[in-house]
Amino acid sequence: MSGISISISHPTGILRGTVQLPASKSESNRALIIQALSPERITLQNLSDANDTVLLQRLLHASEKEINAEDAGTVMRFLTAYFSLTNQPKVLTGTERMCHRPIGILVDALRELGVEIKYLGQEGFPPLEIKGFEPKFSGKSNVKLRGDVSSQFISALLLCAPVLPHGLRLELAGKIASRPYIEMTLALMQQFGISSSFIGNDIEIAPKTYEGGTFSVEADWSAASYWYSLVALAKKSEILLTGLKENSLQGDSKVAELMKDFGVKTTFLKEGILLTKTAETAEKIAIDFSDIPDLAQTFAVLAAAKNIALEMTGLESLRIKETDRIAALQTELARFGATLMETKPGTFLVKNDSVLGRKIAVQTYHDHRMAMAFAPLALFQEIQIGNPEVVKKSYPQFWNELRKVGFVVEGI
Ligand SMILES: O=C(O)C1=C[C@@H](OP(=O)(O)O)[C@@H](O)[C@H](O)C1
Ligand SMILES: C=C(OP(=O)(O)O)C(=O)O
Repeated sequence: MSGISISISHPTGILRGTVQLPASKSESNRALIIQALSPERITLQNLSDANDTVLLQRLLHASEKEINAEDAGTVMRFLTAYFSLTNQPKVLTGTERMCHRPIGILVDALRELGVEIKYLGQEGFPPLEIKGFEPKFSGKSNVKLRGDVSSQFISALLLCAPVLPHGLRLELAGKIASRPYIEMTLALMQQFGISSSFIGNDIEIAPKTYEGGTFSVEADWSAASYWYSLVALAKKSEILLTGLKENSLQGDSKVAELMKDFGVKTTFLKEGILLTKTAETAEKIAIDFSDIPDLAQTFAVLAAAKNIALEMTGLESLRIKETDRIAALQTELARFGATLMETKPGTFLVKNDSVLGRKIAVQTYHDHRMAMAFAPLALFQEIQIGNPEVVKKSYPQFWNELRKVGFVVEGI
């Protein structure tokens, strides 16, 4: 394995304790854009310490022309729309991987609105140069764009829509991927006085300034998923995750319901949620991940470890995330004797044939979720994880929180 790696093990396999989650990076990054667009005072409480959020906060106010969004998808997409529609000439770039993550659908929509923007490398991908903005529409701006590639293009446009002279109407073509993230965007805009309508495939926003106010960011449900997996795989376990609410803006809160079949019970308390291991697990489960793509790795690894035949659909966007997550899962699950096989176009089956026993080294491919999804396997045996610092993208304290519940984490 190249780069540094850590070794993780757990002497007893019994987990008990209280765990601190990071705040939601998705909520934080939307709130930061709204704050930057509002003429009134907005106070944000419990912003995430994730690199994706720290980075956005810095870049929003950077005076330099060149903006480096690193590996953060929301930062790249939200800032492209923000700098464009507030008429700030900038060059936007990112990591090598970011320059292979598509952005053409957003750029086309911005051009239709009147933004002059050009590709500095390959057509359809960062780096980009924003030259200026002269609104094209004399009435309500109307843009049609594909909804099946990334919801981040849509959220990016929506967040800036109230500052357009006549508002915005988006017509989404095709299937809508990651829909709860669009709903989260609209719900957060509503908190600051912006109403919208989302009927069928059409979203409309009237022009209006964002109102001031205070917003407190909830803990991150995607990060919570790794704790569900840990609870499901431990010999005995009871874990309190603080800062999560039953009525969440985050679509990944669906994990609470989905994990029942994997043997985890969720009890909602005032301070958060209590996870307890139960004996009730299903043998065969089918999950459509179109609404919850960030949970796919958690469930793939968990199903393999629990020997549950999991049928996974709705994985299209996984190929354009921090890495090609389908390829990465296939390679790394194979080290544990498990497979992720495409049984018919778009349907993948996780199966486990042997598993566990040997000391195994997992590679992470610059993807925080690869590191965190495989970490629970350390409950069975010592495992090594390559480039453990990847977790800083969304959950910088992940390894320390594992230590708090008895994991031995060496090398970092
Ligand atoms: O808007 C957001 O905060 C996000 C949207 C999703 O991306 P896609 O819409 O590209 O699936 C998700 O995977 C990502 O982690 C965060
Ligand atoms: C896909 C992710 O993030 P982004 O697209 O914002 O880089 C993620 O956090 O899993």
